[in-house]
Amino acid sequence: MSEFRVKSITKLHAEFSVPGDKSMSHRAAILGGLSNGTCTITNFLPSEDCVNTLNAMKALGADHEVLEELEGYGPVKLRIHGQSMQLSAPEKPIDCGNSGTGMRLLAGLLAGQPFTSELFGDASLSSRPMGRITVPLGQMGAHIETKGEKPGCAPLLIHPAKVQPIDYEMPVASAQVKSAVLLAGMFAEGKTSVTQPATTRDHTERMLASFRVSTRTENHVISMVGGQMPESCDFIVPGDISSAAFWLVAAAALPGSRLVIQNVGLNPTRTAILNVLSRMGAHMSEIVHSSSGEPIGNIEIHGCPLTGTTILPEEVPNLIDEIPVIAIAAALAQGKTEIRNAKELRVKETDRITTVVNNLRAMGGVVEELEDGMIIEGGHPLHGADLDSYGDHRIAMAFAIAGLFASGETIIHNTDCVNTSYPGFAHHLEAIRHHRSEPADFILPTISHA
Ligand SMILES: O=C(O)C1=C[C@@H](OP(=O)(O)O)[C@@H](O)[C@H](O)C1
Ligand SMILES: C=C(OP(=O)(O)O)C(=O)O
Repeated sequence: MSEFRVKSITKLHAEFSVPGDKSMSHRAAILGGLSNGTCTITNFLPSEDCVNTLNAMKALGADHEVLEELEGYGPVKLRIHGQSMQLSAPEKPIDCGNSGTGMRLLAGLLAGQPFTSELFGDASLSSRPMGRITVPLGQMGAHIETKGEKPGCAPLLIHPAKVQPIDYEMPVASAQVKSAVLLAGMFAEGKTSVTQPATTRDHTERMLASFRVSTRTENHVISMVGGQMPESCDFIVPGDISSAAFWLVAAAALPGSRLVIQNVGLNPTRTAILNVLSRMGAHMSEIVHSSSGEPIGNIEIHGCPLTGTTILPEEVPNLIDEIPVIAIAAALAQGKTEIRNAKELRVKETDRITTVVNNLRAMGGVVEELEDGMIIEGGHPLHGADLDSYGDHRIAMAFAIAGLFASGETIIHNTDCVNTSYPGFAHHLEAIRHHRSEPADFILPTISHA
């Protein structure tokens, strides 16, 4: 099992891009496979999570050809053969690995199929709540059994069913739940609508539009008429801002640094971290250079002394995956940072409130654990420590960033999990570390997909 060994850096001058967006790669595989023709997906994220979804679509009849591959990981460019909404029964249970997004979106897709299917995942995924999708999908007429040892958890056994449209008011602000209901709604006759308690990432709606499936968003209600055939199209996946977040925090917290992240997704439902880092004192500019479908651009950030901030309730869904690394920025800032309304963190790959608090305290950070978040008293010097990722990719990467600012050596054990979202992270981390004392700018090797 691999580990990261990290020491502090004094300089960060870099320009690079991060791998493709995870949320969009899942959706491109699913909608491409449902479409009425062939779709080329460029800059697909070759992570375990997304490769599992791609293989799931293959098991349902939508095969693909790999056009370019990141060796040892998976495809970065592929051609998927859409099945015009006519999927076939999988021969065996489908492995969703570690991915909540994969399992919940596929459950929505499979809810209204005329065949039986089963979705399973690893130990972490098998302990995450699935009632949030089985309840609305059940109201649509789906028959889904949760067969896990823990009630309401995977494996999911999905029986053949015909689904009806629904007007669903989501109790949690979750893009996965919204997307599961919309994907099921594609197979229902009539109008399905989902009301969200707060704005969540809108990649499903945007990607449906790229495939010429019209949806309507009014305030917090997203509606769609079922039965529309997705028209095949090609899709270029921008870099993942949730992966960029690790380097943005490293640069923000290091006065004198300059970092440019190129070709990253700048969808406003994902960029709350930029607002937070600006409020904390980082100097930043974004240039959007393409905005068809999904805005893509460059972020330039300059490090400055940071001060604590309060994360606003409406920001939480738009930076939920970035909170572990925002907690590191908070520990490095002067003053207090309050993170509340983030109870959802407790049902991610780990309970991310507890895992962040434990690891931060082990490094000398001062943090109070709340039921729905944490209060971090920044400015206490961090020291190296022996840490566990608990098998959670975001925890492994967030604490690698903390190690760049700690005295002594920080060892993070159990880091293979980073491959669920950021293949090549270790390579980027090494490049940052080895150039730490070089005066000139350098080009961080990108994970080239060209
Ligand atoms: O829809 C998506 O692609 C995602 C939605 C979020 O989860 P929730 O929908 O549970 O908030 C996020 O944490 C996850 O990494 C990806
Ligand atoms: C929570 C995450 O993903 P998922 O829900 O897809 O497992 C994540 O990537 O941080």
